[in-house]
Amino acid sequence: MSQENRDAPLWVRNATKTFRQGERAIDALKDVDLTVEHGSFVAVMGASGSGKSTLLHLMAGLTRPTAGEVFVDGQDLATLSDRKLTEFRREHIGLVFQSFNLVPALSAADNILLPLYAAGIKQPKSSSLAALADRLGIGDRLTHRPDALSGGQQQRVAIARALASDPAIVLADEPTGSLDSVTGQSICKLLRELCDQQQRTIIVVTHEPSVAIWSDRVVILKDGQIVQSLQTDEYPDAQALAAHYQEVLGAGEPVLTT
Ligand SMILES: Nc1ncnc2c1ncn2[C@@H]1O[C@H](COP(=O)(O)OP(=O)(O)OP(=O)(O)O)[C@@H](O)[C@H]1O
Repeated sequence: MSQENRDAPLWVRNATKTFRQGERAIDALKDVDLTVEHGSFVAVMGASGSGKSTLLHLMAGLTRPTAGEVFVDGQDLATLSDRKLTEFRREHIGLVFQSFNLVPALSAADNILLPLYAAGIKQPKSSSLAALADRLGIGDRLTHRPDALSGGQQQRVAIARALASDPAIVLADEPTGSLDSVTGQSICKLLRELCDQQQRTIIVVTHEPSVAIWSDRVVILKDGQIVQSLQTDEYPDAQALAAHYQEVLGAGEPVLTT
């Protein structure tokens, strides 16, 4: 495998993750290969239990593979101690979750700045916070606590928090899963803009074709394996993508290297 590939923002090779539950072994991922190029937007789709979150967690260094390699921004995650891995994640990866994961007692501004405080940066530039919040459409919501914000606003705060350390890579697990479809689409548009205008590399786990259609490429997981990688520009709309997705889920497709 060439060094060039390993230097991609995300490079996963032969990744297997097996969970043990008593006597039982569950192969959440089996021999997964995935390369994500700089500044691209990839959606990971698949039925419930197909391994989407496990793959995202591997790429985020939140869990380690049972076998295989994960390189992020050219760094082999296996060589990092847990402490170094946390530091590395803080600098390189922004994480966004379905349930926002905001701290209820803190204002939006403090929620956004939390990763910087955790990294020991005591006095982040207020001008950069204001610019980031304005960019995400929450400039006038910074003093509000999460319970005074709509779901869409809370997710924007969570995305701002993910971007606070200016990471090159944003990993989002079902970022629209708790939102109505109109709000969800506005979050997708925002992620698309972060990719197009700021060249961030974005990975979104979703089971919704209406979310995946915003990406450049969709990889479909089935039983822990990538069974399809497709370019979204080959599909006129989310409905066409949904029809193809259903076909793939229903059929036994060959395993691909992506
Ligand atoms: N910590 C764990 N311990 C045991 N099994 C696990 C663990 N985490 C995930 N699994 C199992 O691994 C498989 C893949 O789970 P994963 O959460 O990655 O799927 P998913 O595609 O994200 O599903 P969903 O769409 O429902 O969130 C499932 O069978 C799940 O039960």
